[in-house]
Amino acid sequence: MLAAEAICVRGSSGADLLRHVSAVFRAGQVTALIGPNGAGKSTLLRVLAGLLAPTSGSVHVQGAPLAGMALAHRALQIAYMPQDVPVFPAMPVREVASLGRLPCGETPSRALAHPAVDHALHLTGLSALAPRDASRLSGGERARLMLARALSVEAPVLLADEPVAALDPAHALAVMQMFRALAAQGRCVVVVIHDLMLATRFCDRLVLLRDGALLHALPPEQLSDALVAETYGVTTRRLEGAVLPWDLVSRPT
Ligand SMILES: Nc1ncnc2c1ncn2[C@@H]1O[C@H](COP(=O)(O)OP(=O)(O)OP(=O)(O)O)[C@@H](O)[C@H]1O
Repeated sequence: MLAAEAICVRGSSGADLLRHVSAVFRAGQVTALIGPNGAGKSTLLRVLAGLLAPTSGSVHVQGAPLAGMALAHRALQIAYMPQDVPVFPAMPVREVASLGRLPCGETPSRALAHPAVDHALHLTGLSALAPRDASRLSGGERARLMLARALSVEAPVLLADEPVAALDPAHALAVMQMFRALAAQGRCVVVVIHDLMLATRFCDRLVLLRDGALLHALPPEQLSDALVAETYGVTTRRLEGAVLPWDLVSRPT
């Protein structure tokens, strides 16, 4: 569905933000991009979304090169939820969610009337808030609205940057279950996520980045303590009956 080939990105400072990253993201799967802060996860997601042109390398979506693809066509293929969630202007929640459809070439009134917007609000648990003023939402509600905005496109590829970071446990679980359901429908879902419990429980594949390089791409059951140590520089202890199966027992030096 989505393929990154030898992606290199050089930042404005001249530093290499991504170094020859190649990865394939399949339809019907939820893939987690994991790795330490500053590893390059958001940078890679922006490259996959076509929002950042790589210094070298290429991205293909359903076999077609992303570079040079018309915006409306790209927007129909790939939905993107950014990491930064803004404070919205004073407008109804439903209208904000409908904005996701505008890059596809729809007029605002057609986008607002589209049933996909209601479905996206339903999927993110926001139906009851649809008429509310988006500028008054809580942080977690704003994050779910950003996700609803991306979902309103109903694109075959969904890229979400830390979609559950601001969510309470119930909403985080609901969102991860929703991603699984989208994958079961044949969508390709790629999420940046720091919660290894959720990543290993709900994702089909983990793509580990560190220092701008791809360390490993593997199924979640292969995420060993040694790999966690290699990736994050922490040791893990698995606790029987604990709320979280991961316990940080030492901090990176
Ligand atoms: N335009 C830029 N010029 C220079 N450096 C940049 C630029 N954009 C990002 N960076 C740096 O590139 C690195 C990777 O950033 P990125 O946002 O991709 O990390 P991340 O893995 O998503 O991190 P986090 O888990 O903290 O969100 C960081 O060190 C960041 O400071």
